[in-house]
Amino acid sequence: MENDQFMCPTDIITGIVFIDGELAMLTLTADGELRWTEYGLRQYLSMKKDVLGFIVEGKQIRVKAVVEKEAGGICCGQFGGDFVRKDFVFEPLIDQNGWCYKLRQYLDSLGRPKRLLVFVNPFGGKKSAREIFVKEVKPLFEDADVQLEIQETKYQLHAKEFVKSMDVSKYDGIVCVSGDGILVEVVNGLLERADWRNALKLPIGMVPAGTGNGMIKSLLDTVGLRCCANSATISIIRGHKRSVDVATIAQGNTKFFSVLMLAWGLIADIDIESEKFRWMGSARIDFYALQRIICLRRYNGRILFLPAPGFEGYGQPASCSLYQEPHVSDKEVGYQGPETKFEDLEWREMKGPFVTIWLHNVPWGAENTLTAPAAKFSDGYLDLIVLKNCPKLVLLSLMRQTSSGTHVESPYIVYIKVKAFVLEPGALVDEPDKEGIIDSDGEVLARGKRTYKCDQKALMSYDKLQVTVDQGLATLFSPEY
Ligand SMILES: Nc1ncnc2c1ncn2[C@@H]1O[C@H](COP(=O)(O)OP(=O)(O)OP(=O)(O)O)[C@@H](O)[C@H]1O
Repeated sequence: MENDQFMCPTDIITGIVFIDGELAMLTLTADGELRWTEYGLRQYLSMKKDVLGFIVEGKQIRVKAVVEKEAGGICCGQFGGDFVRKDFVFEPLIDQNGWCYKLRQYLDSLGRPKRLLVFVNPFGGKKSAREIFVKEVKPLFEDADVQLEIQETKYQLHAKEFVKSMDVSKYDGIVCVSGDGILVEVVNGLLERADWRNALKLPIGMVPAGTGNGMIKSLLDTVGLRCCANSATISIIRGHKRSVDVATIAQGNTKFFSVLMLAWGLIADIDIESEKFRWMGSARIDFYALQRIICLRRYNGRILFLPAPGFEGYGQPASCSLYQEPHVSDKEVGYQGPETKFEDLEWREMKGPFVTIWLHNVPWGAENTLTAPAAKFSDGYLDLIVLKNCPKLVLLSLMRQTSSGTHVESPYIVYIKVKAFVLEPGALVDEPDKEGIIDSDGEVLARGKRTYKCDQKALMSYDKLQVTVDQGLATLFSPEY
């Protein structure tokens, strides 16, 4: 090769090229850097971090890249983000094919996804998922030469139905341009498949386009990125993954698989009942929270938990029997929950009245709510937050503190990690014929007597339910951490 005299033995390819009409030496190094000198300045692009893909335009090669914005830049609402697209164009004097081959070979070696199933929920959040997809997400995937199969969700549970029967071998991953609701449908759909073990290896990526974007906020915030479509899509393209715990919420044989949270009491009431004020936009949550705090409800009931190491001193000793583990046989279709042998362990209990109970898998419950600052994606534990009673003014300030996560430092709050959890929900202290709502991952799991929309059927009844965790069961596309 005629450029051998310039090549370091470890370089992948090097050659003289035109850049902006000027001759320059360009090198793809073994550690994945495209290096050149332009106007006397050394320049480089990292194949792993910056380069999405490339295309051939006549004699030129256009490298599609993104570069990180200066820290402290402005993020313009849902558009904008941590990265800006930047093309780098060069024209090899010879051996264009050699350059294409080596660039392709390097990109292929990174194990990035090439075929993705994309759910777009036009209904979630501010109903802008379609626009976010077209303006922000699709162009980046095109730059990275990722093949997309796009499915707009047409009705509730559409995404769940789709993944239950799809051919998993057709995709390298699933992307949800939505809120957390579609993610939860996808996880539940995959777990209900007979081949769930294999199906669950498919990484799931999130692009924030809903009201609650807690999972993608948790993933991006952990590495200091903003929660926006741009950063989320680039994380998916780069193809890094991380596992996440999956909680099985069971009531008899009825199961729901949760990746985010379970709430009962004040938080569930605010989440679900504030729907009455949807016309107010996002202000509905603050408005209804104020209303609920002024007329504070306290619930009777009991919780039992198996504390994580270091949290054994909370609550009182108790004995607990979990639902019988289903006998795993060939006839069982789908995942049946973790195999647990918890009965003989040292359960603890707390008795009501309670203001609220929150059980969290990841730190952020929504983009502005750092519910469980110590939560880890795949530690095999859930973070339990218990509020039994507190003066209303303090409660108001605690609600405000959820945006920074400092509420968990309050003496009124018990914040611990648990391995398993049982909820025995009761009626309101002041109205014994009125019960509450249990909410998981934004969906109503159970509605008690005389609750909002109590005539609508829910998956479970307002009765004892148990929660167990399977460590790192699902896989998510994630920024590198
Ligand atoms: N075309 C549709 N019409 C009505 N509901 C839909 C449609 N597609 C999906 N859904 C439902 O929309 C719900 C919300 O989905 P998504 O995850 O996008 O947003 P979210 O942030 O969880 O909730 P929100 O609706 O408050 O924005 C899910 O329960 C899903 O089943």
